[in-house]
Amino acid sequence: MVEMSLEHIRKVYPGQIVAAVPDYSLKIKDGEFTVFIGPSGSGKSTVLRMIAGLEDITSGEFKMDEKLMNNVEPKNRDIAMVFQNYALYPHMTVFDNMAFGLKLRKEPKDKIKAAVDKAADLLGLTDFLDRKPANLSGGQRQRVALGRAMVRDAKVMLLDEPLSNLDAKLRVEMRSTIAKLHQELGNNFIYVTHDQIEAMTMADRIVLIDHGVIQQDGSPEDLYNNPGNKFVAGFMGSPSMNFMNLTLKGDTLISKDGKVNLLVPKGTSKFLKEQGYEGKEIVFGIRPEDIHTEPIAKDTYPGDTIKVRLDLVEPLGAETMYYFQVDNQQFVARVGARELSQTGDRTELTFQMPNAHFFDPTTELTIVPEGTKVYKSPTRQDSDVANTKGTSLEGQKFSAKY
Ligand SMILES: Nc1ncnc2c1ncn2[C@@H]1O[C@H](COP(=O)(O)OP(=O)(O)OP(=O)(O)O)[C@@H](O)[C@H]1O
Repeated sequence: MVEMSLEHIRKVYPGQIVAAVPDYSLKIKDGEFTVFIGPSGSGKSTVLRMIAGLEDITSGEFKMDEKLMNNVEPKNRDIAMVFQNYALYPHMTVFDNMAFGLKLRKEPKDKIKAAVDKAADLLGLTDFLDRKPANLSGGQRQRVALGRAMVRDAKVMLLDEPLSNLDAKLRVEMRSTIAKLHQELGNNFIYVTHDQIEAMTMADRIVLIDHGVIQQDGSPEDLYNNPGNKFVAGFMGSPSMNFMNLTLKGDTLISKDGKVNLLVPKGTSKFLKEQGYEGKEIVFGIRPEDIHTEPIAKDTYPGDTIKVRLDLVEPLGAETMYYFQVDNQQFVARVGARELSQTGDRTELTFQMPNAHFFDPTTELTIVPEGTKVYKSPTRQDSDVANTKGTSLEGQKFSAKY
């Protein structure tokens, strides 16, 4: 069990000018299941590999229980790591693969056997201990890799996209195996993925990274329901949140061509006006599940309807996706499985306005009541350049004053 802290961690790869990770600070509590998520190239693996000791830290401090770890050898960090490609020894049996680290440490034979048997039991590998990796399925191989990390009994388990080589069904299975493993072991798990379903289902805490900068850090529900900026809102959720630019006039949001007129709930329009958005453009966001085919009773929700032509109707079994254009933006609605509309049909859809999100068009920050913690959404231009003196940490993550 260990508390971990990353303080102003910075990584510039040799020969590079732009920092892959400009300035990263994070505290990880004992026993937490933390997921690093972000688009490809956002720096997730770089941070993980610095924690593991597989990459040098250019500057900043990485501590475990207050002990500075920057220059501690990977093997002495009490950290186990599971990779995407399993990295098993092909000539060794499952037992020997799992036992390898303990044998290197010259642990007694009975202790090794007990540790491997326990891991095999937990991971459903007991019947496969004599097999070689080539004779296992992908899911079984990844279980062996997990078992090998587990027997080390390390304080921290790092997992770098461990499920990305598996098919969809196995991924679902392995998600619960990993969650169970975490519950059983109770140590810190840091899990890197670009799959937000993995993040939502397994994490105690999600750290969403873009361009090496933390965009938001919180519980899965928090990131989904209270995104701090447009990037987070668009990243979390599949299909993504729908966005369009509208102008606030009184209690309505109106598109440039006047075809979209959405009634904003009274409380919302009041606070948007208080923030100075009357007559100004706002980025309006609505999740696909907040667009309905049935009118919402106006006395229950002040919903609002728009007329659309369905460009595509995609029945997915348990639900149906409607794709359509609003104000030249592609929108998608997630509706019931048995909706009868077809591609090309004209229909009326209702936006559940109390669930809408609003963003400033310039800063892309969520427009929220004063005092709410929000995050800036930096672009590549904002991100740091290695030879620029001083870093611009202030402003990467701050409480906006509205
Ligand atoms: N060895 C390296 N040398 C130079 N640049 C690197 C090196 N490794 C990674 N980078 C760069 O650092 C940035 C972050 O990469 P990183 O692999 O950490 O991203 P990631 O979020 O894990 O991406 P992915 O999901 O695709 O694995 C990228 O711009 C990448 O090109």
